[in-house]
Amino acid sequence: MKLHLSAPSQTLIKSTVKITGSKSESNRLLLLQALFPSIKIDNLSNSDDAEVMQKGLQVSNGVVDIHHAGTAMRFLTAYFASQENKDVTLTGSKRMTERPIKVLVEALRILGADISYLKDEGYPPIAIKGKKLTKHKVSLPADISSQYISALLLIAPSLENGIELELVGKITSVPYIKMTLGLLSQIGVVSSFNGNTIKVSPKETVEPTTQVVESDWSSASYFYGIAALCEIGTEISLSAYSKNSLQGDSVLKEIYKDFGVETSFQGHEVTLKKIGAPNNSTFNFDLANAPDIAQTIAVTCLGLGVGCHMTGLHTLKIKETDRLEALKTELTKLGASISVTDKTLTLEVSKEIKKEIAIDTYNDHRMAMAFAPLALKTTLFVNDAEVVSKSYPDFWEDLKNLKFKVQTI
Ligand SMILES: O=C(O)C1=C[C@@H](OP(=O)(O)O)[C@@H](O)[C@H](O)C1
Ligand SMILES: C=C(OP(=O)(O)O)C(=O)O
Repeated sequence: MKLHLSAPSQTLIKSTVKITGSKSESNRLLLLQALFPSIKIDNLSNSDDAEVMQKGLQVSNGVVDIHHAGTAMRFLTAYFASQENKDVTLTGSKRMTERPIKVLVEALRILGADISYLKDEGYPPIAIKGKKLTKHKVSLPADISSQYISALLLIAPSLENGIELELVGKITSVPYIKMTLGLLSQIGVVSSFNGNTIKVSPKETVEPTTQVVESDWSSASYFYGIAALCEIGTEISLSAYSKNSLQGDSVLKEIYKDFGVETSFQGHEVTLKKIGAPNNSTFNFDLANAPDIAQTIAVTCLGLGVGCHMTGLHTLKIKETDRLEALKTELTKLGASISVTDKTLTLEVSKEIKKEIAIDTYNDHRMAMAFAPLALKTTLFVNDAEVVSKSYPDFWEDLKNLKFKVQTI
């Protein structure tokens, strides 16, 4: 599906959007629910990634295809490895077979798992014969993806001695690890995270509880992008959010202040208000703690005509696509001057944005959604726009409700 996007006739927007539950929280809670059926989940994400996770958890034998879902791939690897009597092949999209899983497989093998590679060493597809995991101490690199660590932490309460992880190297995407520990705590599991050591205690049962998933802050980023590019006075309210989020991407509240967007809370509604111009002409951001909002911020900067230098982007090359290369290619098409390394991105100040450019999305939901706010500054096409369903299936409908012109070509 190819879309043509243009701005609403009024670029002073007053609107409210209800956003689906966080996919990160949802996929963690789904796994915990499979281990502890007394857990009920409210405001579950309606994303493809949560759907494949739910389906995957129901399989005992045969092939599980998790498509593009990184969390489902990593979390289910740990889950199946620890479930006696389950025997599955875990696979995904072509891109998923290029996303590394060796660190997690090796850690699980040390705990006693039986996992083998069916194609390339270190990558899906993998065959998993579930076993009782008897060991509990493992040391693993922490600088490639936090999802390996979260996967181990999620199964930890079901292991007879819990888990003790020693994290080696600079820990990346730390808020996602803290989110995992936060959810474990909410269901009564005891853990500690001191320096580079994480310990989780075993737990046999969990008291009946309903866990409410906060809406997705990464999805909220696109509305921050829109608010930043709209007229002063624009107000977009999003629900359902809380001030004390487990999601690291809630750092958007601070980042977008610099772009003239103020955030306030009324109960579970968060309101983004455009109150002024950016407070600088170039910006520096370290996004090692919030890698998923890098694309949104880069596009916002182009739209505002400001420059930025982003660091901490070393995980972007192994996500749904190589996001650094994808950003470079697409922003260049729009007339930007941009350079990237393996872990940084620099966008120069540029005042003109080309019109009617077709943005390629590389099977990456965030490429489609990050560029959409730019319709406030130019007209553009988005190729393969259906990719948004990985995290936010209603995205284009919600954009139409803000009166953007979204036309299928
Ligand atoms: O644990 C999670 O839910 C996630 C962790 C992050 O991955 P990395 O730790 O690989 O950066 C993030 O990019 C991804 O979208 C979701
Ligand atoms: C990187 C992402 O997801 P995953 O790693 O779970 O595929 C994302 O949603 O931006």
